[in-house]
Amino acid sequence: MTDPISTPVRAPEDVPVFDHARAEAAVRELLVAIGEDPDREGLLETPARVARAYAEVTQGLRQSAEEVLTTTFDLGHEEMVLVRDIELWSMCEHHLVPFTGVAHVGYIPAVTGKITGLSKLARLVDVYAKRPQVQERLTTQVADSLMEILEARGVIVVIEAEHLCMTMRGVRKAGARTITSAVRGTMLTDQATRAEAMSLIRSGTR
Ligand SMILES: Nc1nc2c(ncn2[C@@H]2O[C@H](COP(=O)(O)OP(=O)(O)OP(=O)(O)O)[C@@H](O)[C@H]2O)c(=O)[nH]1
Ligand SMILES: [Zn+2]
Repeated sequence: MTDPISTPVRAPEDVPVFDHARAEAAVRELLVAIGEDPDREGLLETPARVARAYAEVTQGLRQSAEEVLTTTFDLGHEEMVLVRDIELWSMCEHHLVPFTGVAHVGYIPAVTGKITGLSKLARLVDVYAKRPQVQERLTTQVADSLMEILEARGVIVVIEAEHLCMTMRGVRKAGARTITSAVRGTMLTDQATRAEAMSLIRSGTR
């Protein structure tokens, strides 16, 4: 079975709709399950609020990488473009609690020099972050969509994140950071380019 989340091209009729009424009913049910009274004053608006919050933090499910990478320029720039420290907030698909950190996204444009706006790299991270995720899949989806849509010659994506499911509960190891990377194309085959990217990511230029 193909994973619908990793399929970048979707027809509009395939884009899931956020069902507010259903989400509200589910939150109300959860409040009952934990022994709360959903009809007490402080909780009356909570199902609607939580539904709105979930619509926001899962909005990537209703967006596609193609939508955000539509703005491209042919600048003839064929060298590496790298944006470091893109803040990200995602949701662990196992526990539905946040994981948060930064993404570093770099690519070597196509020989035509087709590049995208810098903000679009951050938007692309959000498309895949704002949905139930695992960090590994988030990392590969960002890398693969840049290879595919921008026809980049090489891509590197490194994500460093802290998972609240490991800090607020469970093993409770605050500060443990998970680092994942996805390296594609010439970033994989050209060791010097990859080393340059890694040193930019590690040290920064500030
Ligand atoms: N590989 C990977 N694992 C993740 C990610 N987010 C959460 N997990 C892990 O998913 C696992 C789920 O393990 P389970 O044993 O099914 O669930 P659990 O009993 O709640 O596990 P604990 O968290 O160890 O209490 C845990 O080890 C989590 O740390 C992620 O992005 N990638
Ligand atoms: Zn988790």
